[in-house]
Amino acid sequence: RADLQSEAVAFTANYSTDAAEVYYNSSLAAWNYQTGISEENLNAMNAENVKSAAFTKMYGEQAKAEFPDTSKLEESERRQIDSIKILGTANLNEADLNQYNDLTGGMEATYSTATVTMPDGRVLNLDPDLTALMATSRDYNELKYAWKGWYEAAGRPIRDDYESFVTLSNKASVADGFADTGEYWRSWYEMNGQLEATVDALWAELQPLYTELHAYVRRKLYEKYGSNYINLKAPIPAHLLGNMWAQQWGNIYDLVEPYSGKTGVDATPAMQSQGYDAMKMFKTSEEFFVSLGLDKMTDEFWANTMFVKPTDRDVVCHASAWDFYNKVDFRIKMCTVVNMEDLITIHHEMGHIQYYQQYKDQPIPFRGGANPGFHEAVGDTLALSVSTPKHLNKIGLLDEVEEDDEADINYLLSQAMDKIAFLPFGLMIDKWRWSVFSGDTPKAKYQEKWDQLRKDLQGITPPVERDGTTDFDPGAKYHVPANTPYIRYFVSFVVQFQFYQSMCNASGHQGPLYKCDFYQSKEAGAKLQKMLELGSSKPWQFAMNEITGSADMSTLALQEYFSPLTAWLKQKNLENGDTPGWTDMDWRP
Ligand SMILES: C[C@H](NC(=O)O)C(=O)O
Ligand SMILES: [Zn+2]
Repeated sequence: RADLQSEAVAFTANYSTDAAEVYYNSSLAAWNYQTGISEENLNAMNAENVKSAAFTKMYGEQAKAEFPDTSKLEESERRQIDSIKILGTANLNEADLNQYNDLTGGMEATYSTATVTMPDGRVLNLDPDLTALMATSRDYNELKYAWKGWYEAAGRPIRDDYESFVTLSNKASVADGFADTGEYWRSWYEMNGQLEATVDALWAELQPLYTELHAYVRRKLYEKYGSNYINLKAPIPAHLLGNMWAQQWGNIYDLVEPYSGKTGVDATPAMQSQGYDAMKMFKTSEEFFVSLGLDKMTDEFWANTMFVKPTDRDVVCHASAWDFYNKVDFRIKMCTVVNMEDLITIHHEMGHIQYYQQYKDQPIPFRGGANPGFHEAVGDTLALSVSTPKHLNKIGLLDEVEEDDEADINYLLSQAMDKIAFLPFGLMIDKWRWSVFSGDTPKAKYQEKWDQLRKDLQGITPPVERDGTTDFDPGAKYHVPANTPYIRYFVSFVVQFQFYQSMCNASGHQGPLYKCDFYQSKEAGAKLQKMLELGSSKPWQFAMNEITGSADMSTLALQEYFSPLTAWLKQKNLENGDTPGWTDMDWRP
């Protein structure tokens, strides 16, 4: 009926106009809190959140009253109105919403200000102190002390708050017609309840490669730390992988390097010797995007971004990218350190900014990723090209490139230490959280469920005994107190190889996939841009088809990328007499 359609067009146009201003104000208040943690800024943020909740509720209820049945509307208005009908925490009454905001703001502050006092009296924060210690220390006991200290300082204090948060979050999701918040979060993937089955199937295809990598790294750690601390048939102690959460293992590449004496794969020394600073790192990343024909950063970006950790106040250091919904104000918040890990992170965050810019003319409900995993994949896709020895050499961050199989294995292993190592971790955070939101995992089992997933999926075991009545290790991983969903990263780590493969093909790349550098390829840029500008205006399967020619998530590109390494790892583990996997489940270091 044309009149209903024209009403819907007017309604959604008004929504986008009004929402832009409301979202700008609430984003700015959240930015002010995260870049200046204080009671005053928390209250200001919560006050703005109450206003945006009132706005969301007003439009949501109007949408439900005026468009009870959207099935007859054209796709754009149908999708927008279906989205406007979801109120989220705006379903909560003022008392519950204030409690919810205090809980989430408080948990984020606890995480961002937690410190560990070392035996020598040093008081270490997470960023940059403990991050650097976990990356560079090779002292078993120093690592264990820092690991134990962090999990106690960041996780334990929020165990009770998290339970209260879950109750309120579920209350809001149930009001929207979902079983719980986990079901709400999974609905963003528009897979008719099949998201978990789909990621489980993707993991089943990749688990063999992970298990081979795990066995090879375990052998190298055995050679380093000895049989008192490493059991070749058991899970690996969690504090030895170069990362506070053992989520990515690139920082211990030096312990596992297959062939020494080859050109390095780490640009950090060159960056430091060439006097790189945060600004130079950001400009290097922007230049790559522009070389593809994509947008440069706006003036507001350079004026408002937080590049480094301030010295005069507490901030949320975990890197993030922000859209202020006015088509020009986009920002990154990051406590940048001059090293290759942060250069890659800058590409990751700038990928978010590029996506914001490419869909800035979409109506507000469509200013999001085709699915949240797509948003996480943009920057990483470009970083796959930037990381190649060929590219690093081209921009002067690697002295020479050796074209031989051994150097290639070194490179692929260093990539696997970040990309393959991550997969079970990317899966398990929301496996844990979905089970908490559904009620399958009550507070008494928070820690037990976490430890079981860490052991079964990652083959990782805590270095010290856990106490299920006080420990709350999930709370010591940013995305849990910050309430940021996580399956998006698992999805990203699969689809980024599909995007990379498509852009490499578009750039005319010949030869092994992992050698592809599509730097300056306008064809590759155009391929990506056609997907980015859609935002969430179409189901992600449509966007996937735009960029890859097929509508499905697939591990084939990732498996092709790593295929030389897969064979090498199998051969190496055979030579070492190591059986991939971990059967001594009850072993403890
Ligand atoms: C992989 C994920 N990235 C991010 O938060 O941007 C993390 O750091 O845990
Ligand atoms: Zn991200």
